[in-house]
Amino acid sequence: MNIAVVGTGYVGLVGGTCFAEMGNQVICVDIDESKVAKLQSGTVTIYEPGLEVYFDRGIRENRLSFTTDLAEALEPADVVFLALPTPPAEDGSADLQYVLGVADDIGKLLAANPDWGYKVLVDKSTVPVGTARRVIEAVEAHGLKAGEHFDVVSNPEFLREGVAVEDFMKPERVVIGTDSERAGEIMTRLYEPFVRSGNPIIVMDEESAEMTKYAANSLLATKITFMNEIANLCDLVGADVDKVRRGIGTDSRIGSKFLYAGIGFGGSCFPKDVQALHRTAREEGYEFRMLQAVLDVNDDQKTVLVPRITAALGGEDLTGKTIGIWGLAFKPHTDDVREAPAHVVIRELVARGASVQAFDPEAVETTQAAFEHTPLEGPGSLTYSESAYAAASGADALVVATEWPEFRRPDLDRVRESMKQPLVFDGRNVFDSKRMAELGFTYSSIGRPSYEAATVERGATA
Ligand SMILES: NC(=O)C1=CN([C@@H]2O[C@H](COP(=O)(O)OP(=O)(O)OC[C@H]3O[C@@H](n4cnc5c(N)ncnc54)[C@H](O)[C@@H]3O)[C@@H](O)[C@H]2O)C=CC1
Ligand SMILES: O=C(O)[C@H]1O[C@H](OP(=O)(O)OP(=O)(O)OC[C@H]2O[C@@H](n3ccc(=O)[nH]c3=O)[C@H](O)[C@@H]2O)[C@H](O)[C@@H](O)[C@@H]1O
Repeated sequence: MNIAVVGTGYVGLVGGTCFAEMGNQVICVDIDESKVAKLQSGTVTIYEPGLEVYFDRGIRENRLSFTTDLAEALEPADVVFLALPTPPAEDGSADLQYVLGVADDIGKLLAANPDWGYKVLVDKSTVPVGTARRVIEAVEAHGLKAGEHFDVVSNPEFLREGVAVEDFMKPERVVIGTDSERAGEIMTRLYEPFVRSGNPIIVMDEESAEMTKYAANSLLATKITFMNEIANLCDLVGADVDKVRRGIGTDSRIGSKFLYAGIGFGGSCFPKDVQALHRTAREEGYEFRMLQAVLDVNDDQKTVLVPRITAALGGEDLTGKTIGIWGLAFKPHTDDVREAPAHVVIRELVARGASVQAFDPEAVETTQAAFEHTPLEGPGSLTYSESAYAAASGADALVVATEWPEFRRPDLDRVRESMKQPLVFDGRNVFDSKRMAELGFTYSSIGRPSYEAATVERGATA
């Protein structure tokens, strides 16, 4: 099938590359000229495990190409994916300017070129209920007719960053929102090879498909937030959230996934999508109270370690204190730092005068760009370390903010010996509490008992 993908970010680039891997002919379009130049020269512009192999193959075998020219991609396409940003507007609603702007451009091009034939236009971006209708209107404004010249399908994407290729190639389900039989059939044909293991393609109306995406992300964000509140309570009553997680996760009605407490969820989607759904409800005169609570709790959760750090280091003023940070990305296996809890922690520490030294295996460049865009404020400073060990070296305290695998089994004796004080604040519960105390650390995590470093002398080998 001939496919156009408009927008080559995380979703567009992964989706376009995977469609090409499945034998389709794919042209990806982006307005960012430097991004397109890089992609054309064979450089993958995001860090996403497994993407490069398919990307290289797609280019080598001429199934995957990139352009800044929408017309070039649109002309041969049977299906046109809109994988455009839908960032939060000031009031929290999803900003549809990119999606509707491109819909308008497509309408213009299709009206001027009637010989290009019927196209299926697909909303791949996460968009509020009613957007498919607005896309239809934007295209029809150019004298075209839905059902005849084009159809619009809502096809929300459920991939997770870090495992995006795997998620795209083997989705647990594909949701196709359309009332058009013709468009539904084309979409089903396109996705059949991706669900050969028997996972369902669920066809429904556009509005339900749009709502499905927000409901999924909001429920997952709620699940995490619920566990974070349980963890906060565990801290107060002396219970261990890891044990509670295992205790409840074995109940198939609850499920064992997404029950990991930590310093809050981040990323480009959960925060904005929960906010947007809350906004949609409000526009309908309905106050979705649970969603507001999820947002509020999550905001607080990101800084839950800060008072513990200041208490351990002698007060609010952290001038002269060095703090190591392990992890900058909002989750492991990505360079994405949008809404990353690590960034919030760093802002708080720098505001209090700390010298922060941070390490992340993939997210230093994206962090530098984020702090260039919105600079850190305060008397402290941020420097980047070459390795996890370097970030811990000379530190008065170490904060684990992202659970990259390499942080799970480091040489902890080496870490302790290099630190000024053996203080570890683990925002992702990667270490065993008792073991850390045995190794000579004073260790604090989320919802699990804390132990003073008592049993091992500093500098001794455990
Ligand atoms: N990042 C993720 O893991 C997921 C994102 N989504 C949704 O997918 C949508 C896209 O998200 P991301 O890929 O993360 O965004 P992104 O910001 O990484 O990429 C968007 C791309 O669109 C390009 N663009 C903007 N205006 C354009 C125009 N007029 N013509 C052509 N290209 C244009 C930008 O230059 C950028 O490369 C959002 O609605 C998001 O909520 C859904 C599931 C997963
Ligand atoms: O709409 C989207 O963009 C995507 O949002 C999430 O994917 P993603 O944001 O890439 O990452 P997740 O693995 O869901 O993690 C999100 C955040 O929740 C946190 N999290 C996750 C799981 C958990 O148990 N605890 C927890 O704190 C992670 O650290 C991270 O900060 C969803 O999982 C995807 O299905 C969806 O497509």
